[in-house]
Amino acid sequence: MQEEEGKDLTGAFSSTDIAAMRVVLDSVSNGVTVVNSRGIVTFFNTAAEKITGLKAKNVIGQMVDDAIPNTGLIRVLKTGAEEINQRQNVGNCEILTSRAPIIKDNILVGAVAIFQDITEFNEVVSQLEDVKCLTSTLESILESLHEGIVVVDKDGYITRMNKAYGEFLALDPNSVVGKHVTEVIPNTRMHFVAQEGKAEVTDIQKIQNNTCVVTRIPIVKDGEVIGAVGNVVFKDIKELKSLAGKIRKLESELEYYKEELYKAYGGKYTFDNIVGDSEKMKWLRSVAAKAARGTSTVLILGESGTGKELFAHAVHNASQRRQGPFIKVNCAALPEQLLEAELFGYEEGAFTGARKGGKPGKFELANGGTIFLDEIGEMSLAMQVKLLRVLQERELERLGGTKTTKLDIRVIAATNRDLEAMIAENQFRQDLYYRLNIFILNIPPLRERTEDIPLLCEMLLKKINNQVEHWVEGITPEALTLLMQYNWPGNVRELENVLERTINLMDDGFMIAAENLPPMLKRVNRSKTEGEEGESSSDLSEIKEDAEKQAILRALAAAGGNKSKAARILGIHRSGFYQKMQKYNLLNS
Ligand SMILES: Nc1ncnc2c1ncn2[C@@H]1O[C@H](COP(=O)(O)OP(=O)(O)OP(=O)(O)O)[C@@H](O)[C@H]1O
Repeated sequence: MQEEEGKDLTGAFSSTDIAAMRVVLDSVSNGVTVVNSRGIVTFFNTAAEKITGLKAKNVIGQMVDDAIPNTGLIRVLKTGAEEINQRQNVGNCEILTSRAPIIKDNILVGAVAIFQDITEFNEVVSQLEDVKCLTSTLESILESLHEGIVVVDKDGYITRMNKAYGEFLALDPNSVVGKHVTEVIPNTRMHFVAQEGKAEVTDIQKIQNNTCVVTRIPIVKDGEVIGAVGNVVFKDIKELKSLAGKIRKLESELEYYKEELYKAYGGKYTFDNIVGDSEKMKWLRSVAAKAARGTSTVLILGESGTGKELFAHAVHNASQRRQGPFIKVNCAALPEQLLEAELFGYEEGAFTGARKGGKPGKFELANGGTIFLDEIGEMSLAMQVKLLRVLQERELERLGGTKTTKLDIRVIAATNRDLEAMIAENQFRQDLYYRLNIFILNIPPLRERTEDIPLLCEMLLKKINNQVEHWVEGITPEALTLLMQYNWPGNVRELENVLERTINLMDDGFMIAAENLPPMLKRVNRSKTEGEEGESSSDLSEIKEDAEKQAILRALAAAGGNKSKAARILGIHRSGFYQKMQKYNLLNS
């Protein structure tokens, strides 16, 4: 059958020729299908078998339409027209096929299809598309970089240079492609890197009088170095230096502001600054150090000038929050409304005169650190309620605000008032007192620890000598005795003021003698000596009180009746001064 059909096509050839042609057609990689004028398959080569998955023995002698799906050969027989490079799916593969009629003596005797599998080819085309896409993305990146980029092949020939590098070298980047890198970039090492495959990171290279920082990285493909890419990080090291300079300047500014902030808001004193060797002071320091370890509220009690603020600073500085802020609020210094705004802060428009943009309160400023509520006994009952709420809830809202701020603060409160007596008189809330009364530091007045006076005098003398222009050598034993006998209503602050005034009136190089001290100290002493000769101790306290009253009166006279000024002269706090005036019935005098 095959022979017979073959005759239709190949009548001009001998059977040997036909056999030879078959061998040839079987050895080509394109598939070949031949049909006779009736559409019966007469030839189906080996490649056609491979591409279609059909066997020649099953196909030959069959109607092509039945044997091979989607064939166009019947159409060619009908039209007699060629069909070139047609895409067609056969099974799982796509083929590219050309069909032609076979004409013999002007008679159509059959048709032939020659086809090839283009499935793999299609995959390659799509991969090529991906590569093209990636290449143009990389190209856009290279061109948009401010750094110079150069790429060389394995032998050091430039394959690519970006616009930035071209501008830097004053060259057209396209004109250098194909040149050896040594011809284009002075002092380059790109060709070595492309050869040796060792990266050179942040190397310094002199290019046209510019000292540049360059990085050279080998390009490796399948474990083999195929070139190198060079990157001029900064076109000129001067740029880098100026950037580094700017960073250094910013860093030092930051340090400065940090230090200033610490000075303004940090705790100034530590336990080392608290002078006193008396048993009472030693014990107090140890209790305070224990309080510092935790985060509990600390309540510091003691007369004015005993060192309450000093202890508050020391507790903060010995605590884990020492790096955080230390914010002091004097509760006696401000009227109620102002104190509220000061403590809790306010939002813009919270009240007439509220600052634009609002203002954080002291509680917010103290976040992460310590808030020191000095003179807490002077706080109004209404404010006490608000404070209690914040201490309980550990969060607050600014005045006129709606946002809640969580607080992470340690509270230290101090007062020279007798809070328990105030509670009894309904001037201080008991619940707030219980909130504050967790760690109590009760600082004794100086007159109850006179053994601290020599050490305090020594420390204060040094401090004052550094502040004033004089230099006083020390204190004579008689003067020290007088200082230890006085009852110090203004405590350490008063002692400091007395020494400062005394030193200011003395000449350089002398010791403070009894006669240099203010008369009130000597009067107490004289009275005491007289007392020792016959008077009872209750008389001594009367004498002390009298001396205190006299001192207040003298200070008021010196201050022209101005109580704040008089308090300053005596070295005691205004509120303490008021209490004393009340005690001696001087308020209405
Ligand atoms: N033990 C001490 N060692 C060294 N200095 C002290 C000591 N006690 C008090 N001072 C100094 O005395 C002055 C008053 O101390 P501080 O202000 O701490 O007292 P205070 O009890 O808080 O007074 P007030 O109740 O009037 O606010 C400060 O200059 C402080 O440095």
